[in-house]
Amino acid sequence: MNATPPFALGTGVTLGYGHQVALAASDFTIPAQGVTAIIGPNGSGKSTLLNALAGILPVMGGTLSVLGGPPGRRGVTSYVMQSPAFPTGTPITVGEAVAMGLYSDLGWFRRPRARDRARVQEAMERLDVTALAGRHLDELSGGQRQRVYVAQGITQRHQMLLLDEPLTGLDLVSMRTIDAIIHAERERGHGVVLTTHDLDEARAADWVLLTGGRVLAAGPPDEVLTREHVEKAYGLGALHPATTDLLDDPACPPHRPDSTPDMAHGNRPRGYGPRQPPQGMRRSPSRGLMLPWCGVFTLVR
Ligand SMILES: Nc1ncnc2c1ncn2[C@@H]1O[C@H](COP(=O)(O)OP(=O)(O)OP(=O)(O)O)[C@@H](O)[C@H]1O
Repeated sequence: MNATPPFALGTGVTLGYGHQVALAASDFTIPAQGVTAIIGPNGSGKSTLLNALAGILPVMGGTLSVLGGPPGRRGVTSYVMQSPAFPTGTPITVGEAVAMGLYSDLGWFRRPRARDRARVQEAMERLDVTALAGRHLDELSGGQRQRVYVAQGITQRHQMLLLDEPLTGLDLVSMRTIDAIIHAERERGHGVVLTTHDLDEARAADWVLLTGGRVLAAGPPDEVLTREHVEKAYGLGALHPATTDLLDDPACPPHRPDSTPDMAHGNRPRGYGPRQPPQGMRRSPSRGLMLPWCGVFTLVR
């Protein structure tokens, strides 16, 4: 058997802030390839888990290994955090923000070379923000900023892209643009771990973690997103009848072809590619420097 090591292996992982537990003792695996969706109610520990995977939040208990070592090692993860608010008067342009993704490689004082600048340029083109390069971040809409942050995320060297609610609040075009990046990362054999509130988005992933104060279930979407599990996470009767129909309907396969238009979800592509169990999975620290003025609260190592 091809035993590709997982991206993350958690045993009794407990996470929190101060003495307050946010994610109680949890066991889970996250594959190194494909798209993993973390879904759960507000305050259920999704972002907290991403923080720990990125190595910016130490575990309170249990063990969490990332690619066989401690979380937070340089070049392993690139983390695009949620940015609930943005400070005005931020003196940074789009081009500068994206180029900050190079700092993990270059450090603060080495000047970017031609190939580094090409990397930044390519990321800006892929996220369609080239025309915004000279604009200040605080002049952008929320969706434009989100594209800039993802451009910065893919500029930073990584094996796993961590995205906190990457599609929340985006229009169709921005959604498709970021969806395409997620597809492309997957095709390149990189992994993506994203958090979401969208059940369909979770169903389209290769692997799902369902949170509810701890990791309630982890595995392929059709094993995790069962009525029983979802009601456990969200509470009995919390589901809209249409949603429970979706969970129960065998004629509604988890994966739909990428090109299938979905009017109910703004025509954005569904499914991240052919569904296969991630390699090596069976069914069944250095801390970074946070740059809060960049809005993404970019983690530069
Ligand atoms: N910096 C912090 N300090 C103290 N408590 C925190 C902090 N960040 C999160 N928490 C708490 O940890 C718990 C889990 O929060 P977390 O942000 O991980 O939830 P979430 O599932 O990502 O929620 P949402 O869907 O609303 O983004 C919550 O009770 C929250 O109040």
